[in-house]
Formats: sequence, structure tokens, C-alpha cells
Amino acid sequence: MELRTAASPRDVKHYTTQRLREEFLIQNVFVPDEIRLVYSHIDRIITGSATPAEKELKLVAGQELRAEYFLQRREMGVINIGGPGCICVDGRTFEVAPREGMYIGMGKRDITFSSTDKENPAKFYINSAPAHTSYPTVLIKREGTPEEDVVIIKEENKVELGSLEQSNHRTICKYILPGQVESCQLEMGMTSLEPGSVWNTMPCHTHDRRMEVYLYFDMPEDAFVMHYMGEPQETRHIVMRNEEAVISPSWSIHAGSGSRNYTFIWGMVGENQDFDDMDGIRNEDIL
Ligand SMILES: O=C(O)C(=O)C[C@H](O)C(=O)CO
Ligand SMILES: [Zn+2]
Repeated sequence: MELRTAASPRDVKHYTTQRLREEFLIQNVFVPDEIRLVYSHIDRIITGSATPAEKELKLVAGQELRAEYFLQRREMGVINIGGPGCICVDGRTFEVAPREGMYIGMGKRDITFSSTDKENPAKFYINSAPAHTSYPTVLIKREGTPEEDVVIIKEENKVELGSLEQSNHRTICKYILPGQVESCQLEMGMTSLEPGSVWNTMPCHTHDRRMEVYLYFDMPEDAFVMHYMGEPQETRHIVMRNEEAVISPSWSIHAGSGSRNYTFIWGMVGENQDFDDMDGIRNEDIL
């Protein structure tokens, strides 16, 4: 597991392009037949993936957690951005179709990932955070009929906003948050931009009580997103390619404009789970 330390805004404004990328950008997120994880000291979020192709992959705690098993003191959210696959949690197998997710509660010991078709492997994107209690483990679907251990995302949690005129027409689909899927601190969701719209999270915001990680995807090789970070009056950009993630400290804006439309997964952890607790920054005030 790779370790990233926290960073002060007073230092970050002096970073070169390369240093900014080393601290905040996560590349090679999905590697076939590997579980790859990055541990950040910022709210101790773990960001990573399981990409089972030829073989089943088992999640283990590793040296860094000094735990008997990965979720001994943690919770995790997973969203599959690849082909169909399965996640087995303590002997119970969940079939996870493309764009479906899971919340796996603290205390679940044995977690394995597999793909249905090795030619079109599942790509399980993972966010995990420290937890204090165990909430139910559920499969999260965007549509369908609720069943035992299966939650359907409520219509009120599919929020369309922005406009083509402002190049930011998009839908925020909230997978894990209070009232939808309960968790200790983790919130996760997926935002999809309409064709012709390229701006996410604009007008932008900060939220001092939560940090956030974005994973950009659904982009061809030659496309990119200029991801903007930094204090609102000290903005910097990171050029991001398909299936790369970026860490955003609580003091930083997190927005992007792409060379075309794209999709991204956001994950937040921290002091509260109030999605609307944001400090909006007026377009006139950003520097
Ligand atoms: O496009 C957007 O706007 C978002 O998806 C915003 C993120 O969900 C976010 O930053 C939540 O704090
Ligand atoms: Zn945010």
C-alpha cells in the first residue's frame, strides 16, 4: 500500500507541477489481477481498486493497517466501472453489474473479488475510511426492486443540475449517504456529464469538514480533464487522464473541465455527512 502524507496549503502553493502530481494524483489505479491501494493521512482515506481478471483477488490488511483483517476498524464503498463481477463477503456472493456498488461494513472479514468474463474484467473502485460501528453490508443498484441486502438509489438522490449553456449539465447520483445507505463517515457517488458539457463542480466549493477524492473515467485515451485544486484564490491544475484519481484536502477546491464529457466518482470522509455543507465560491472570486 502506498502512503501519502497530508499537505499544508502554505506549502502547496509553492509546488511544481511534478510535486503537485506526486502528492495528489493517483495513476495506474486499475491493474489486471492486482489490488492497488493508496493510504492518505488526510482523514485516513484509502483509495484504490481490485481488478480481478485471470484470478480471484482477496483483500488483506497488509502491514500498514496493523489489523487482523482489512475491515477490522474500517468501512468501505465499492463501485464497479468495468464488466460484471462478484464480491464475496464472509461467504455471501453479490453479483455486481457495471455501475453498481456495494457498502461493506466494519467487521466483515473475508472479502474476495472476481470477474464474470476475464476478457471484460470488473474494475472495482474502492474508498475506505476508519469506522466505529458496523452498518449493514448492501449491494447498491441504480434501478430495480429492493430486495434483502439490495438498495435501489432513490430518485431524490439522482440530482440533475447545470445547463448546456454553462457547459456543466450533469447528474449527481448519490450511492452512499445518510437515508440511502448508512455508513460511519464515508459518502460516495457518481456524476455523469452530458455530451457537450465539460465542467464539473462549477461554481466550485470547499468543505472544511470533509476531504474528497475524485476518480475520472469514461474518457478515450487522448482526452483529459484539467482538475483544479488549491485554495480558492490560489488555484492550481492537474492534467488527468482516463481512470486516474486525485486527492482533495478539505481546504482545496475540487473541480474540473474536460476536453469532452466524462464521468467521475467522488468519495468523501471527515467530520460530517452533510452533502450540502459546502462553502460555495462565486465565479467572480476565484483566482
Ligand atoms: O459535479 C458536481 O458538482 C459534483 O459531483 C460535486 C461533488 O459531488 C462534490 O464535490 C460533493 O462535495
Ligand atoms: Zn465537494
